[in-house]
Amino acid sequence: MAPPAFVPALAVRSSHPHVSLRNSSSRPASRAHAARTARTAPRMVVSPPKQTVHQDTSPMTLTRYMIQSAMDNTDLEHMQDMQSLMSSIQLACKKISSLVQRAGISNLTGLEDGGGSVNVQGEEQKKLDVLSNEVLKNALRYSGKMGIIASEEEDEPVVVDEVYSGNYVAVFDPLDGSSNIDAGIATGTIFGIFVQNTGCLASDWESKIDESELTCLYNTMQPGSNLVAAGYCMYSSSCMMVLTTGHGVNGFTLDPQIGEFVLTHPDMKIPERGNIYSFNEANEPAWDPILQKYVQNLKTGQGQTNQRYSSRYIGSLVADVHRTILYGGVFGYPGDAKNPNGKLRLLYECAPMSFIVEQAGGIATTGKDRIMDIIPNAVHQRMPLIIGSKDDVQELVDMYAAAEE
Ligand SMILES: O=P(O)(O)OC[C@H]1O[C@](O)(COP(=O)(O)O)[C@@H](O)[C@@H]1O
Repeated sequence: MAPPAFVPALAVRSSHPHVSLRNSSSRPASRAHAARTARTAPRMVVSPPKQTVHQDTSPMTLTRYMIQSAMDNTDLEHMQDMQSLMSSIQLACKKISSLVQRAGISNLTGLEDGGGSVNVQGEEQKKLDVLSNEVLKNALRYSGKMGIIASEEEDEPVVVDEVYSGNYVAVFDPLDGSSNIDAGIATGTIFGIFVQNTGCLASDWESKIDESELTCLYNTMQPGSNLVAAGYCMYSSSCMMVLTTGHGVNGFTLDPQIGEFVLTHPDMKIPERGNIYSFNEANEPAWDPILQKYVQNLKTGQGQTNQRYSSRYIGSLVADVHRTILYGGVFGYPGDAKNPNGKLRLLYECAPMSFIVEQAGGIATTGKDRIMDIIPNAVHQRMPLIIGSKDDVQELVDMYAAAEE
């Protein structure tokens, strides 16, 4: 039955619960009326959407990806070993990710021993620096593939005990950007894998250290170009593992629902040119004039693109380079008058990140030399790093070269 034509409010008692009588002054009536309506009104039943949500029944997890890579590339040396190595490394990163996420809840923020614990580089160790180091060290030890492990948090390279020993060398920074950890800002784990060398070191070492130390050091001090795999795991709004075994770069996101890294960024390629520069500009006054000019050009649009660049700096190498790979541009931690070799460590920060960025089509340099060609002369040696989009980094390299002519 159609609602009656509009007649003065009070006279009508409509049988349609949704017809509201405006300006009705009979308050008690309307409250009782409302109650009745509610009791009789048909209940709002939200029916589930007809179409079923697509459930990916065979996600390309990192584990599956490594198995498939090993099966598809039997000719590729090391792929079998990389498969089991990556299962150990991803387990460690999942564990570190949960420790980082719960740091505030489980009293894991702050300094180890209240600031009393300092690593060989004189840096105060965070509780999570020490814990992440143990987690990754153990995961690598029990992979049965490692012969030697070198970490930012270990004074010297560590020889893995006989029982578990293998033929690979792992170099890593267990928790990069840990100065940001207490503020919940992005941090990461960086790792690189070498094969143990069979050759021998230059003679002058012999007099200084014993045989096992000699072998240990020799196997650790390898140029980035010897890396057989490298990757980083970023702990941020999402947890991402980015990896190369020398055949391109792939990104995997940790799916908390299944606790697995799932392939989300296949075949990552860094844009040839970006519009973001990322440096700690507080150090700018101590930079060399070429670099000062280069960054000034990017700021003012007087560079090769005549475009003004924007600035981003998180202060975590992993996060700043990850953004640079996705969006393009340039990240740098250069040497300066204060720290001629900058701050970042060649073996377990610069070299692995350079392998990844080169595999994604970018460039990694000191400004003058290719990072991947440099043979370390110490485990914790620092090296200036300029890394990012090919054209952006080449622009600076050309400026240095021109200044030398
Ligand atoms: O605070 P600064 O001098 O800009 O240095 C930031 C850089 O230092 C680092 O935090 C060094 O790494 P660690 O935290 O592993 O020591 C990088 O992640 C980052 O790029």
